Amino acid sequence: MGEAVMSRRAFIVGNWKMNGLGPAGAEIDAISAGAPDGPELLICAPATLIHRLSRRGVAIGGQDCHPKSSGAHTGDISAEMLADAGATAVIVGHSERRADHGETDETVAAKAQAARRAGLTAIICVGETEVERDSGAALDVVARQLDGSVPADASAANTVIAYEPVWAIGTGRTPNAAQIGEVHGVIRDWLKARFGAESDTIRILYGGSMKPANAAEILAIADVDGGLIGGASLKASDFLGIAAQAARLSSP
Ligand SMILES: O=C[C@H](O)COP(=O)(O)O
Repeated sequence: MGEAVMSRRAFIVGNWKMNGLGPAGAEIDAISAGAPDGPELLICAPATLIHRLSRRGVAIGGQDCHPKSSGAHTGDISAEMLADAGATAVIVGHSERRADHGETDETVAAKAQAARRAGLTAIICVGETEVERDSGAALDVVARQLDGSVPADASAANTVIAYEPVWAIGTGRTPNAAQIGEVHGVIRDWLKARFGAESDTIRILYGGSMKPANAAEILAIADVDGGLIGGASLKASDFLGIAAQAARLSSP
């Protein structure tokens, strides 16, 4: 791959999913100690850890929020609660939420609106399944998800898009550079049409089996502005290995 310089500040986001108990604080401390200059780092931790992990030198985010700010919704957590606990961002519409909890694009858009209301950055996830990829529908699926999941009143300032092909999540498989570049290009064009010149500031993350070994190649692709990292975010050394690649590509 060429040594392209990333044009927006790289955003390297860990998604711990349903992993992490008290001792995970040591990983946050290690990330804080080893964070390279340049990229913005964020760890989206389980809700139970957000308060404990915030204010330790690494920004902490949530993994989901309810569209409403409060009310009779047993077991749910609002965007305001995440912010109150110390979160600065929240993932919405992750494919695991869409699949496990039947979340529709409309639900995802309502959650992204809630994030904005609470002053959080919304990391809105889109991505095709393997069947959709194999049938040639990937670009249409992603465009349709963007149409439905990015709220009409979204602001560029609180919006991040994550492209995560479902078939690449936790599988060790990744799309090739041309495939990633094609989808990110479509997302960039969609953002331009929706947000105009402001869209230049919106970061588009790639997620799905990103690791220190493949991060440099993926992060060098045009319109890849960072990563949404699952498994490799659980160990500080792996997460920092990816952040180091982003820092290298960010330096002119
Ligand atoms: O949110 C993160 C993604 O689902 C990627 O997970 P992974 O890096 O374990 O494939």
